[in-house]
Amino acid sequence: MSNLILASASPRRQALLSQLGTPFTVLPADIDERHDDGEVPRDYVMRMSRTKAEHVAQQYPDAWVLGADTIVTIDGRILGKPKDAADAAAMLSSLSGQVHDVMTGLALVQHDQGYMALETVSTRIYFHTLSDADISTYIAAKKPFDKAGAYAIQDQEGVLVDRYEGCYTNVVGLPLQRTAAMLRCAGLNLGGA
Ligand SMILES: Cc1cn([C@H]2C[C@H](O)[C@@H](COP(=O)(O)OP(=O)(O)OP(=O)(O)O)O2)c(=O)[nH]c1=O
Repeated sequence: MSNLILASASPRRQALLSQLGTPFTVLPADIDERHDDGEVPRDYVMRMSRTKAEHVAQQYPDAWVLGADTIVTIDGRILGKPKDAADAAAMLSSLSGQVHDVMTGLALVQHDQGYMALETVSTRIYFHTLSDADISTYIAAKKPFDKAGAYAIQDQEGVLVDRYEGCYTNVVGLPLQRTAAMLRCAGLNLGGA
C-alpha cells in the first residue's frame, strides 16, 4: 500500500495523477452523491471530495488520501452524471449555445495527523449551439453517462466546446497544477513534477 491513496474509480483521474510521478494506490469510495436542496455548487463539490477522501481515510488512518469531485454548473444549478439518454439530452440542450463552469473539489486528508486541505478549481466553458440531431448523435456515439454534464471535453472532436478559459485537466476531473501544489504543501514528494 502506497502512502498516497486516490479515492476514485475514475480512470481519467488515475491517468492524470500518474503524470505527477508520485506512487499511489487507487481505492474507490462508494458514497451517496446526491446534492442537498439549496446547496451551492462550490459547497457541494467540497463536501463530495471531502466525503470521498474521508471514507477511505477512515480505513487507512496513516495514509494520505486524495478525493475529487467534478460537476458542471450553469446558472447556479448543478449537473452531475446523467441518469439515462433522455437526461443526457436535457443536459446538453441546456448547455447548447451557453457559457457554463466545470468545477472540481479536491480534498487531501490524513487522519492520524488530523490533516485536511480543501480546494475548488473552476474552468469556464463556451458551448457551440447544438441541434437536436447533434445532441442525439453525440449521445449515441459517445455514451457520456459517466461524465458530469453528459459530455467529455477530451472526447468531443470540437463539436460541443467552442473554447474554454482556465485549467483543462480540471475539466477532465483532476486539476493537475493545483493537485501538485496541494501534495507539495503536505510534504509529499513528487517525482520530477
Ligand atoms: C465535464 C467533464 C467531466 N468529465 C468526468 C470527470 C469525472 O470523472 C466525471 C464526474 O464524475 P465524478 O463523480 O466527479 O467522478 P467519478 O464518478 O468519475 O469518479 P469518483 O467519484 O470515483 O472519483 O466526469 C470528463 O471526463 N470530461 C468532461 O469534459
